[in-house]
Amino acid sequence: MTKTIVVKIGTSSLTQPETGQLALSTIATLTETLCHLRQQGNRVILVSSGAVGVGCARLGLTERPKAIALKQAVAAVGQGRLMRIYDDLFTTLQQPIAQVLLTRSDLVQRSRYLNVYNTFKELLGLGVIPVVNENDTVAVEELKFGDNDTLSALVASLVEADWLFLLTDVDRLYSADPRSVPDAKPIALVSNIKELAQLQIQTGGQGSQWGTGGMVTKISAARIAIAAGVRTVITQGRFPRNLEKILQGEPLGTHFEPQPEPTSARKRWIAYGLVPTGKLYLDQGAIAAISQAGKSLLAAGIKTLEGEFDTQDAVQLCDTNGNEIARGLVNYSSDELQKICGRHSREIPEILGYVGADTVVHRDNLVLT
Ligand SMILES: Nc1ncnc2c1ncn2[C@@H]1O[C@H](COP(=O)(O)OP(=O)(O)O)[C@@H](O)[C@H]1O
Ligand SMILES: N[C@@H](CCC(=O)OP(=O)(O)O)C(=O)O
Repeated sequence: MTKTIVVKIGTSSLTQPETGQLALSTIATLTETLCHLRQQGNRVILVSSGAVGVGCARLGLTERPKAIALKQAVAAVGQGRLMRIYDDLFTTLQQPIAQVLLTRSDLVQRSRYLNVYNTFKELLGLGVIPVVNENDTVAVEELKFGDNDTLSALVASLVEADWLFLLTDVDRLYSADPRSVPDAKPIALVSNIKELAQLQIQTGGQGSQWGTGGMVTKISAARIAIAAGVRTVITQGRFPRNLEKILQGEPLGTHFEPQPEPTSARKRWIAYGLVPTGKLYLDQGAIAAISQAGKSLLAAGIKTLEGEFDTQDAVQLCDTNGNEIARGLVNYSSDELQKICGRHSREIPEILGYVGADTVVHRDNLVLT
């Protein structure tokens, strides 16, 4: 049966660790594998990192730049080269590809989000393999995906993919970083989000020399994807043919089972497409009401708040320690909320001088994270 498959490959798999030069055989095998999946009728999207890494190799830089302007300039050099290599390889196999460069702001605005969705739909309908990366050259710090793990999960969620493969330089997820903890235990299956919390996985630092996120961003990417009903697999990028083996049922890598009832597309956009601009700290009663009883958030349950936001902006709903429980669209601005937090709904008209909404975040606009 035809599947929609999103494959993300990290810099650590695309380049040779010693030199930073391209790992050509890996890229060629990946190309062959993706073409094969396409020939079987699947819809395929490739999310490829490497712009900064390839740009560095081209310019003879021996480490990933830290200064933003330099990184953006280097990415502009690398992205072109990367696409040229992909286009040469895919064209050799008669497979058309497309470059799709996204920034976070493309997903924040609902109309642009839907536009991106329509473009992917058309490309997949045409049998094209979109090659996606963050538009590093123009992305600004406040509106960045920051890592392609998150970007690939958002893309998989957007197109409602069946599979998301996160290809990296380890064969699977371990209980701790196997580089520093040699007896770390391999994890073959994560059946649900609760189990993920129980496993208490240690993710150490920021990943390998050229990678950005390390394992922590892969785990949060898996969370986003499984909430959208996408089966997610972390596996080794050096053996791209394993993708086909995994699709045939071989137990390679770490599998994250998709949530049986995926969150609706609109709620996924609220939770992961939008960038929250404030934080509401809730009391225990409010936390129980929204997380167990599926109720809306009322002003009475808000202890304090942080940030400046307008009506209909996205905010994080947190416990008093700042742990996020949910996200939602607010019916009041931060100025209004400062005046009414902790107060009963019937007091609101008198405090504000006008009749506002009964709820601060209506349950239709609230999603547990
Ligand atoms: N619990 C863990 N299990 C497996 N790998 C881990 C874990 N914690 C940290 N890592 C590290 O994450 C690295 C992969 O992340 P990263 O370098 O960002 O890769 P990529 O470029 O593929 O995105 C691995 O090389 C590994 O050392
Ligand atoms: N957009 C950046 C990659 C960001 C990123 O997530 O890198 P990686 O951890 O190697 O997947 C680039 O193309 O260099």
